[in-house]
Amino acid sequence: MMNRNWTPRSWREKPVTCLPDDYPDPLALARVEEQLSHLPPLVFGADVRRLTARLAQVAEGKAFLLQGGDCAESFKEFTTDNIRDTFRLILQMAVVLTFAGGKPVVQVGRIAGQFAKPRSSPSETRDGVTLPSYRGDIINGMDFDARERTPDPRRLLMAYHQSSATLNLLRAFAQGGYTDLCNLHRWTLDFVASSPQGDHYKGLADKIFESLCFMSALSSSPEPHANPGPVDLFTSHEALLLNYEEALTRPDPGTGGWLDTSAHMLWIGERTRQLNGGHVEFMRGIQNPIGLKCGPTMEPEELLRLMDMLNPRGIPGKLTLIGRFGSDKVEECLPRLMAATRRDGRPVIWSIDPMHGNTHKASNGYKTRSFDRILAEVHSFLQVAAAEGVHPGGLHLEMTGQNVTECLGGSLPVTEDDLSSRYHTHCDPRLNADQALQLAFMVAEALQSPRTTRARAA
Ligand SMILES: O=C[C@H](O)[C@H](O)COP(=O)(O)O
Ligand SMILES: C=C(OP(=O)(O)O)C(=O)O
Repeated sequence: MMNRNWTPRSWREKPVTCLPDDYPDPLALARVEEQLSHLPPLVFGADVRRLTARLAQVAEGKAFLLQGGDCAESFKEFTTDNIRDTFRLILQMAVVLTFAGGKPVVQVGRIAGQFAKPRSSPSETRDGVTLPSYRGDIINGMDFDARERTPDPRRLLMAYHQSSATLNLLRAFAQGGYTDLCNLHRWTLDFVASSPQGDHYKGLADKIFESLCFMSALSSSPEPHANPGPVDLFTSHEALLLNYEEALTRPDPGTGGWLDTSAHMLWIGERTRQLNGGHVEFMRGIQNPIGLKCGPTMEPEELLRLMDMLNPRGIPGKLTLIGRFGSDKVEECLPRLMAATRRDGRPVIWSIDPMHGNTHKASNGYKTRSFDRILAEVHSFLQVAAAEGVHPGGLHLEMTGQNVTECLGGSLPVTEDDLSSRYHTHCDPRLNADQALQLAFMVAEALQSPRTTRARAA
């Protein structure tokens, strides 16, 4: 289905925010865009349509969305281990959530394209020297030097090739041994055994393990704990650098519409969701399922107008609303937005990003997030959803399979003094594997509690 007055380039006629306007050689950028537009798609229409269908189940309350991964992928930390560990973490969390919630979990990584970051300030000053802010490896480099911080169009090609190699690896993992659920859950049991609060989760973890082994015993395969088959792991990123997104947007022969082939799912960030802006313009024309970040300034009327632009006909699974208010604001802001979408009646998924409203500076200067506030926002989300009779459809997390020390707290608590030891993020603090698994167990418990069962049944 074609959108009237829309082309992959029509965003260029609208005001845009958070895009670099300081490429020294705009012609070089145009040449790279041209080159990208001839490269093969990274994802395919059939897979995007399968994701939309699975998200439609989430919108109906029959499944749960787990979307998570890096804050910002980087060229430097592009390793097999990093990708494998993130993949494994998503799967481990999905197993816990599936068994607790009794619903399938749709797994979507912030991976294979999450390279561009919207920044609060276009510039950064250190010791009296001011340079452009780091905007993500697809735009400029992180080192504080003038050459690195200058946008370089060749980075778009590097991001494309890294995304392609990442997808190649993810597809191999998804087909192969990493989907052995019993093995996967053994790692989760290791987490439970080593966690000081492990006793608390042991009952649930043991129950999951027993069920997995029972299923495995029922399988006709002669191998114990057989691979249950390929898993679906979809990719997503913020559609921020529209030059890149436009170049990868292609006609979809399956439907006659346009597909952004850079990822299965794309989202619009909190800083770029202006109704009349270039990002909303671009996103209204593509067929991929899309996310929309909803922060504390979002008003119900504005949200409904964005829904009119982004999913006017209410295609189920098309639109995921990702709340990111902060633990201190969610109870004030979310109910009126949920009430508005419930009254409107078009299907949407409500998901929660408990990371972006809960960032603060530690006393030693590190940008961090407290695990307690992250948990508190998730709990409030579940409670508000229950009170509004809305399915609490998903979680959106910045996390890594690595043992980083970027967020404070957790079961093996990270303190302010620990932050400097393994603070590797290129932009925002991520949950480490232990913190992310702990969160999955806590959400699992909450999904089983009577206070949230009303919304789960919705
Ligand atoms: O990930 C989100 C944003 O890019 C990030 O929070 C902005 O960070 P800043 O406020 O340090 O620019
Ligand atoms: C920038 C992000 O979030 P937000 O737009 O919600 O600030 C993000 O998810 O990377």
